[in-house]
Amino acid sequence: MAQTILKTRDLSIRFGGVTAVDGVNIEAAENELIGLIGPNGAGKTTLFNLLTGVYSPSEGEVLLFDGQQLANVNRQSPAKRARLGVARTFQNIRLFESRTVLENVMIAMNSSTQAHVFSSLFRLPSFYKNEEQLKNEARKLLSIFDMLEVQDTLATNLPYGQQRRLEIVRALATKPKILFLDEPAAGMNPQETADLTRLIKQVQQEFKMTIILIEHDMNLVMAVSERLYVLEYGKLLASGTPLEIQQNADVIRAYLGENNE
Ligand SMILES: Nc1ncnc2c1ncn2[C@@H]1O[C@H](COP(=O)(O)OP(=O)(O)OP(=O)(O)O)[C@@H](O)[C@H]1O
Repeated sequence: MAQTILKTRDLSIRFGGVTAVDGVNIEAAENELIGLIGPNGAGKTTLFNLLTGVYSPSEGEVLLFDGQQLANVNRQSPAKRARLGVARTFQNIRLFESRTVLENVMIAMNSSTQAHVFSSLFRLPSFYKNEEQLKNEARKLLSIFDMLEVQDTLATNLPYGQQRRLEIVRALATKPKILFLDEPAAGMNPQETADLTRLIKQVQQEFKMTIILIEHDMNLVMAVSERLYVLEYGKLLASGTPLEIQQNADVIRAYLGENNE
Protein backbone atom coordinates (compact mmCIF):
# COMPACT_ATOMS: atom_id res chain seq x y z
CA MET A 1 0.00 0.00 0.00
CA ALA A 2 1.28 3.46 -0.90
CA GLN A 3 1.94 5.81 2.00
CA THR A 4 -0.80 8.36 2.74
CA ILE A 5 0.88 11.77 2.68
CA LEU A 6 -2.10 14.09 3.10
CA LYS A 7 -5.27 13.63 5.08
CA THR A 8 -8.05 15.78 6.47
CA ARG A 9 -10.35 15.03 9.39
CA ASP A 10 -13.77 16.71 9.42
CA LEU A 11 -12.27 19.88 8.01
CA SER A 12 -14.46 23.00 8.12
CA ILE A 13 -14.10 26.75 7.76
CA ARG A 14 -16.73 29.42 8.16
CA PHE A 15 -16.70 32.97 6.85
CA GLY A 16 -19.47 34.81 8.71
CA GLY A 17 -22.58 32.84 7.87
CA VAL A 18 -21.04 30.83 5.02
CA THR A 19 -19.54 27.41 5.72
CA ALA A 20 -17.21 27.33 2.71
CA VAL A 21 -15.74 23.91 3.60
CA ASP A 22 -17.99 21.68 5.68
CA GLY A 23 -16.75 18.51 7.41
CA VAL A 24 -14.52 17.35 4.55
CA ASN A 25 -12.54 14.10 4.80
CA ILE A 26 -10.09 13.44 2.00
CA GLU A 27 -6.74 11.74 1.63
CA ALA A 28 -3.98 11.42 -0.93
CA ALA A 29 -1.29 8.78 -1.29
CA GLU A 30 2.28 9.17 -2.47
CA ASN A 31 2.46 9.63 -6.25
CA GLU A 32 -1.32 9.84 -6.68
CA LEU A 33 -2.99 12.21 -9.14
CA ILE A 34 -6.25 13.51 -7.77
CA GLY A 35 -8.82 15.81 -9.34
CA LEU A 36 -10.98 18.16 -7.28
CA ILE A 37 -14.12 19.29 -9.06
CA GLY A 38 -17.43 20.94 -8.22
CA PRO A 39 -19.67 23.79 -9.32
CA ASN A 40 -18.59 27.43 -8.88
CA GLY A 41 -18.40 28.44 -5.23
CA ALA A 42 -18.30 24.80 -4.03
CA GLY A 43 -15.26 25.50 -1.83
CA LYS A 44 -12.44 24.06 -3.94
CA THR A 45 -10.02 26.99 -3.67
CA THR A 46 -10.90 27.42 0.00
CA LEU A 47 -10.00 23.75 0.57
CA PHE A 48 -6.65 24.37 -1.18
CA ASN A 49 -6.11 27.38 1.09
CA LEU A 50 -6.74 25.20 4.13
CA LEU A 51 -4.40 22.47 2.90
CA THR A 52 -1.57 24.87 2.03
CA GLY A 53 -1.85 26.93 5.23
CA VAL A 54 -3.36 30.18 3.93
CA TYR A 55 -6.34 29.59 6.26
CA SER A 56 -6.63 27.86 9.62
CA PRO A 57 -9.69 25.66 9.94
CA SER A 58 -12.65 26.56 12.15
CA GLU A 59 -12.84 22.84 12.96
CA GLY A 60 -11.05 19.66 12.03
CA GLU A 61 -7.49 18.82 11.07
CA VAL A 62 -5.03 18.88 8.20
CA LEU A 63 -2.39 16.14 8.46
CA LEU A 64 0.78 15.91 6.38
CA PHE A 65 3.33 13.11 6.30
CA ASP A 66 6.56 14.43 7.81
CA GLY A 67 8.71 11.48 6.75
CA GLN A 68 7.70 9.38 9.74
CA GLN A 69 4.06 9.97 10.50
CA LEU A 70 0.99 11.96 9.56
CA ALA A 71 1.33 15.08 11.68
CA ASN A 72 -1.23 17.79 12.39
CA VAL A 73 -0.15 20.97 10.58
CA ASN A 74 -3.13 23.18 11.51
CA ARG A 75 -0.84 25.78 13.06
CA GLN A 76 1.89 25.66 10.41
CA SER A 77 2.29 28.62 8.06
CA PRO A 78 2.41 28.21 4.26
CA ALA A 79 6.23 28.61 4.47
CA LYS A 80 6.54 25.77 6.98
CA ARG A 81 4.31 23.56 4.88
CA ALA A 82 6.43 24.41 1.85
CA ARG A 83 9.40 23.00 3.76
CA LEU A 84 7.41 19.79 4.27
CA GLY A 85 7.11 19.59 0.48
CA VAL A 86 3.94 21.52 -0.37
CA ALA A 87 3.87 23.68 -3.52
CA ARG A 88 1.02 25.31 -5.40
CA THR A 89 -0.03 27.44 -8.29
CA PHE A 90 -2.79 30.03 -8.14
CA GLN A 91 -5.87 30.74 -10.25
CA ASN A 92 -4.45 34.17 -11.05
CA ILE A 93 -0.88 34.09 -12.30
CA ARG A 94 1.77 35.25 -9.79
CA LEU A 95 5.11 35.54 -11.58
CA PHE A 96 7.94 38.03 -11.20
CA GLU A 97 6.90 39.87 -14.33
CA SER A 98 10.02 41.96 -14.83
CA ARG A 99 12.38 38.98 -14.43
CA THR A 100 13.28 36.53 -17.16
CA VAL A 101 11.82 33.07 -17.40
CA LEU A 102 15.10 31.53 -16.18
CA GLU A 103 15.33 33.95 -13.26
CA ASN A 104 11.77 33.15 -12.23
CA VAL A 105 12.65 29.46 -11.95
CA MET A 106 15.95 30.13 -10.17
CA ILE A 107 14.30 32.37 -7.59
CA ALA A 108 11.88 29.56 -6.79
CA MET A 109 14.76 27.09 -6.46
CA ASN A 110 16.64 29.48 -4.23
CA SER A 111 13.75 29.91 -1.86
CA SER A 112 13.88 26.18 -1.16
CA THR A 113 17.61 26.14 -0.36
CA GLN A 114 18.13 28.24 2.78
CA ALA A 115 21.91 27.70 3.01
CA HIS A 116 22.27 29.49 -0.27
CA VAL A 117 21.34 32.85 1.23
CA PHE A 118 24.53 33.06 3.31
CA SER A 119 26.91 32.19 0.48
CA SER A 120 25.11 34.51 -1.94
CA LEU A 121 25.31 37.44 0.51
CA PHE A 122 29.07 37.11 0.76
CA ARG A 123 29.64 35.90 -2.80
CA LEU A 124 31.56 32.83 -1.58
CA PRO A 125 33.02 30.44 -4.18
CA SER A 126 30.17 28.08 -3.38
CA PHE A 127 27.81 30.84 -4.51
CA TYR A 128 29.12 30.72 -8.07
CA LYS A 129 29.13 26.93 -8.06
CA ASN A 130 25.57 26.88 -6.78
CA GLU A 131 24.61 29.51 -9.30
CA GLU A 132 25.79 27.30 -12.17
CA GLN A 133 24.10 24.25 -10.69
CA LEU A 134 20.86 26.13 -10.23
CA LYS A 135 20.99 27.40 -13.80
CA ASN A 136 21.49 23.89 -15.12
CA GLU A 137 18.66 22.47 -13.04
CA ALA A 138 16.38 25.33 -14.04
CA ARG A 139 17.18 24.78 -17.71
CA LYS A 140 16.46 21.06 -17.38
CA LEU A 141 13.02 21.82 -16.00
CA LEU A 142 12.36 24.42 -18.69
CA SER A 143 13.31 21.98 -21.42
CA ILE A 144 10.73 19.44 -20.18
CA PHE A 145 8.14 22.19 -20.61
CA ASP A 146 9.48 23.19 -24.05
CA MET A 147 10.43 26.60 -22.68
CA LEU A 148 14.19 26.61 -23.13
CA GLU A 149 13.96 28.91 -26.13
CA VAL A 150 12.23 31.57 -24.05
CA GLN A 151 14.55 31.35 -21.02
CA ASP A 152 15.74 34.96 -21.48
CA THR A 153 12.32 36.41 -22.21
CA LEU A 154 10.75 38.60 -19.53
CA ALA A 155 7.89 36.69 -17.89
CA THR A 156 5.51 39.53 -18.67
CA ASN A 157 6.20 39.16 -22.42
CA LEU A 158 5.22 35.48 -22.57
CA PRO A 159 1.94 34.46 -24.15
CA TYR A 160 -0.71 33.57 -21.57
CA GLY A 161 -0.47 29.78 -21.97
CA GLN A 162 3.29 29.87 -21.40
CA GLN A 163 2.90 32.06 -18.33
CA ARG A 164 0.67 29.39 -16.82
CA ARG A 165 3.24 26.73 -17.67
CA LEU A 166 5.99 28.80 -16.10
CA GLU A 167 3.95 28.89 -12.92
CA ILE A 168 3.98 25.11 -12.84
CA VAL A 169 7.73 25.00 -13.53
CA ARG A 170 8.28 27.40 -10.63
CA ALA A 171 6.24 25.22 -8.28
CA LEU A 172 8.19 22.15 -9.44
CA ALA A 173 11.47 23.96 -8.88
CA THR A 174 10.91 23.72 -5.12
CA LYS A 175 10.99 19.90 -5.47
CA PRO A 176 7.62 19.37 -3.83
CA LYS A 177 6.15 16.13 -2.55
CA ILE A 178 2.64 17.45 -3.11
CA LEU A 179 1.78 19.86 -5.91
CA PHE A 180 -1.53 21.74 -5.84
CA LEU A 181 -2.64 23.13 -9.19
CA ASP A 182 -5.54 25.60 -9.10
CA GLU A 183 -7.24 25.60 -12.51
CA PRO A 184 -4.04 25.20 -14.55
CA ALA A 185 -5.93 25.26 -17.86
CA ALA A 186 -8.00 28.37 -17.11
CA GLY A 187 -7.93 30.70 -20.12
CA MET A 188 -5.96 28.29 -22.31
CA ASN A 189 -6.96 27.48 -25.88
CA PRO A 190 -7.70 23.83 -26.83
CA GLN A 191 -4.17 23.20 -28.14
CA GLU A 192 -2.57 24.63 -25.00
CA THR A 193 -4.94 22.54 -22.86
CA ALA A 194 -4.03 19.37 -24.78
CA ASP A 195 -0.31 20.11 -24.29
CA LEU A 196 -0.90 20.72 -20.60
CA THR A 197 -2.77 17.42 -20.22
CA ARG A 198 0.27 15.60 -21.60
CA LEU A 199 2.65 17.60 -19.40
CA ILE A 200 0.78 16.96 -16.16
CA LYS A 201 0.94 13.21 -16.78
CA GLN A 202 4.61 13.44 -17.70
CA VAL A 203 5.47 15.46 -14.60
CA GLN A 204 3.77 12.99 -12.28
CA GLN A 205 5.60 10.06 -13.87
CA GLU A 206 9.03 11.72 -14.02
CA PHE A 207 9.02 13.49 -10.67
CA LYS A 208 7.08 10.91 -8.66
CA MET A 209 4.97 13.36 -6.70
CA THR A 210 1.39 13.65 -5.58
CA ILE A 211 -0.63 16.10 -7.66
CA ILE A 212 -4.01 17.50 -6.66
CA LEU A 213 -5.70 19.69 -9.22
CA ILE A 214 -8.78 21.85 -9.36
CA GLU A 215 -10.07 22.02 -12.90
CA HIS A 216 -13.25 23.00 -14.71
CA ASP A 217 -12.08 21.48 -18.00
CA MET A 218 -13.68 18.03 -17.73
CA ASN A 219 -11.67 16.51 -20.59
CA LEU A 220 -8.42 17.41 -18.86
CA VAL A 221 -9.42 16.39 -15.35
CA MET A 222 -10.95 13.08 -16.46
CA ALA A 223 -7.92 12.27 -18.62
CA VAL A 224 -5.26 12.80 -15.95
CA SER A 225 -6.92 11.94 -12.61
CA GLU A 226 -6.68 8.53 -11.03
CA ARG A 227 -9.27 9.51 -8.45
CA LEU A 228 -11.63 12.45 -8.04
CA TYR A 229 -13.30 14.27 -5.19
CA VAL A 230 -16.44 16.28 -5.89
CA LEU A 231 -17.44 19.20 -3.68
CA GLU A 232 -20.82 20.89 -3.56
CA TYR A 233 -21.77 23.66 -1.11
CA GLY A 234 -18.58 22.95 0.85
CA LYS A 235 -19.43 19.28 1.41
CA LEU A 236 -17.94 16.20 -0.19
CA LEU A 237 -20.58 15.01 -2.66
CA ALA A 238 -18.73 12.00 -4.12
CA SER A 239 -15.35 10.38 -4.64
CA GLY A 240 -14.18 7.70 -7.04
CA THR A 241 -12.51 6.93 -10.34
CA PRO A 242 -13.27 9.18 -13.33
CA LEU A 243 -15.71 6.55 -14.66
CA GLU A 244 -17.51 6.21 -11.32
CA ILE A 245 -17.81 9.99 -11.03
CA GLN A 246 -19.16 10.38 -14.58
CA GLN A 247 -21.88 7.85 -13.78
CA ASN A 248 -22.71 9.16 -10.30
CA ALA A 249 -26.32 10.42 -10.18
CA ASP A 250 -25.59 13.07 -7.51
CA VAL A 251 -22.71 14.48 -9.54
CA ILE A 252 -24.78 14.60 -12.72
CA ARG A 253 -27.52 16.43 -10.84
CA ALA A 254 -25.07 18.95 -9.35
CA TYR A 255 -23.64 19.78 -12.77
CA LEU A 256 -26.96 19.82 -14.63
CA GLY A 257 -28.39 22.04 -11.90
CA GLU A 258 -25.56 24.49 -12.50
CA ASN A 259 -26.09 24.49 -16.27
CA ASN A 260 -29.82 25.05 -15.87
CA GLU A 261 -29.38 28.20 -13.79
N1 LIG B 1 -12.16 34.94 2.37
C1 LIG B 1 -13.47 34.70 2.22
N2 LIG B 1 -14.39 35.44 2.88
C2 LIG B 1 -15.71 35.20 2.73
N3 LIG B 1 -16.24 34.23 1.96
C3 LIG B 1 -15.37 33.47 1.28
C4 LIG B 1 -13.95 33.65 1.36
N4 LIG B 1 -13.35 32.73 0.57
C5 LIG B 1 -14.34 32.01 0.01
N5 LIG B 1 -15.55 32.44 0.41
C6 LIG B 1 -16.86 31.88 0.05
O1 LIG B 1 -16.74 30.47 0.18
C7 LIG B 1 -17.43 29.81 -0.86
C8 LIG B 1 -16.48 28.90 -1.62
O2 LIG B 1 -15.58 29.67 -2.44
P1 LIG B 1 -14.39 29.04 -3.25
O3 LIG B 1 -13.70 30.16 -3.94
O4 LIG B 1 -13.59 28.17 -2.38
O5 LIG B 1 -15.15 28.15 -4.32
P2 LIG B 1 -14.59 27.41 -5.60
O6 LIG B 1 -15.18 26.05 -5.59
O7 LIG B 1 -13.10 27.50 -5.61
O8 LIG B 1 -15.21 28.27 -6.78
P3 LIG B 1 -14.68 28.56 -8.30
O9 LIG B 1 -14.80 27.27 -9.02
O10 LIG B 1 -15.66 29.58 -8.78
O11 LIG B 1 -13.28 29.07 -8.19
C9 LIG B 1 -18.07 30.89 -1.73
O12 LIG B 1 -19.39 31.09 -1.29
C10 LIG B 1 -17.21 32.10 -1.42
O13 LIG B 1 -17.94 33.28 -1.60
